[in-house]
Amino acid sequence: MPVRSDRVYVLGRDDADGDGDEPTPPAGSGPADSCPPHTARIGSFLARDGSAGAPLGVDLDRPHAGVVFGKRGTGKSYTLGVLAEEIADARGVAPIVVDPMGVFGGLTAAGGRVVEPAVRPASIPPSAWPELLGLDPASGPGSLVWRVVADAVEDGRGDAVDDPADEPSSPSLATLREAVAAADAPAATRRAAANHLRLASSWGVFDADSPPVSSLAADGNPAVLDLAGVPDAASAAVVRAVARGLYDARVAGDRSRLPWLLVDEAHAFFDGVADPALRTLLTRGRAPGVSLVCATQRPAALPSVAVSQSDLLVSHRLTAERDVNRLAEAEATYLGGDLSSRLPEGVGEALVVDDATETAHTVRVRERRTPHEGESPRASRSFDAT
Ligand SMILES: Nc1ncnc2c1ncn2[C@@H]1O[C@H](COP(=O)(O)OP(=O)(O)OP(=O)(O)O)[C@@H](O)[C@H]1O
Repeated sequence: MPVRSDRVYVLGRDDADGDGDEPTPPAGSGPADSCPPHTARIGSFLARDGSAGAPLGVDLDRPHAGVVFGKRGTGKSYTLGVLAEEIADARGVAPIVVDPMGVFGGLTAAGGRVVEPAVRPASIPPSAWPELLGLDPASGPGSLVWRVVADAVEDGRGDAVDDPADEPSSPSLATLREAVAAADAPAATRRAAANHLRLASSWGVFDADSPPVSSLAADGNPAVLDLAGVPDAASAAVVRAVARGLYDARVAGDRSRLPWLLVDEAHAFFDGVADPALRTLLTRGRAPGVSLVCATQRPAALPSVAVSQSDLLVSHRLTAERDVNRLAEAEATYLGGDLSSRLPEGVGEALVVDDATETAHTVRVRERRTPHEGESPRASRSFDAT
């Protein structure tokens, strides 16, 4: 078969080398002279001698689900940042980055915006509020919170603003606390419910007047949701609201650009209130055009569905057997053999699995164009290092 080292090989596209023929396996090296439209050019294939081979792209024309795996320091966040840069440059798509460690601020150099996470209380369904507040839904305070949120959201339904892209109005946490105080329930139950709602106010992520989720990155420039220092439960609430909000906005036709939700440290969000919304994107997100890419250093902590639904798999080095086993769940026969020995050693190097063409290749992710802020601190570079 001829070697087409001049072509960008596109992951996630049936016609992977974009020439209208059967896909050609990448090999060898050589300059790239063509990049099909709607392609994220994320790196190049790694030749056996360690040199850069044919350029590698990821399809941005259609929605996808993907995972980026790798143990600490192997380049996951960096790879997610490269993908965000490429999505920012492409037409018709928009990257929204969930940034739990505060390392994606450099995307402002690509026109991005670091967004203070703020979501409307009504974006969390009433049934999820007890769990969000750490209350048993069957307990007095848990069921009171559930009922109060349900009533307040129902009351606000009629207030939907004229703008069709807007979301229905939301009660504030103060309104919810007032409703709890006025509820027909024992004083101890009301007190416990109010205390939990007060705690949620202290997280600082709930704002009844926050802009609708559908407006995030609506212009195509990256939106970075900076969750560094935000409590886990609050971060989960933000991810749920954003994931579900993007899905609903596309279903309702309120967003023209196809959103790509890029979630770093994704394992943390499959264990709480964000889980159902992320699963919705994995299983049903592609129909309305929402892509989800989950990056994690702990693949074993992701549900199986994250791998089984992903048509783009990028794995940097993994060593723990349970993590390699999760990757093996891709059930790709072409992955066979000793998977851990196929994972490349070098930082920024990865094995990519392409479901569309049923192939797996070793690649090197390109360098970032914007600053990456995930550098580990080095004693030798500190001010007092003398
Ligand atoms: N493709 C690449 N090209 C050049 N340097 C890279 C590449 N990928 C990663 N690096 C370097 O490796 C460092 C670690 O990468 P990164 O922060 O993405 O690690 P990580 O796998 O996300 O680790 P952690 O789990 O600790 O966040 C980066 O700061 C960067 O210096």
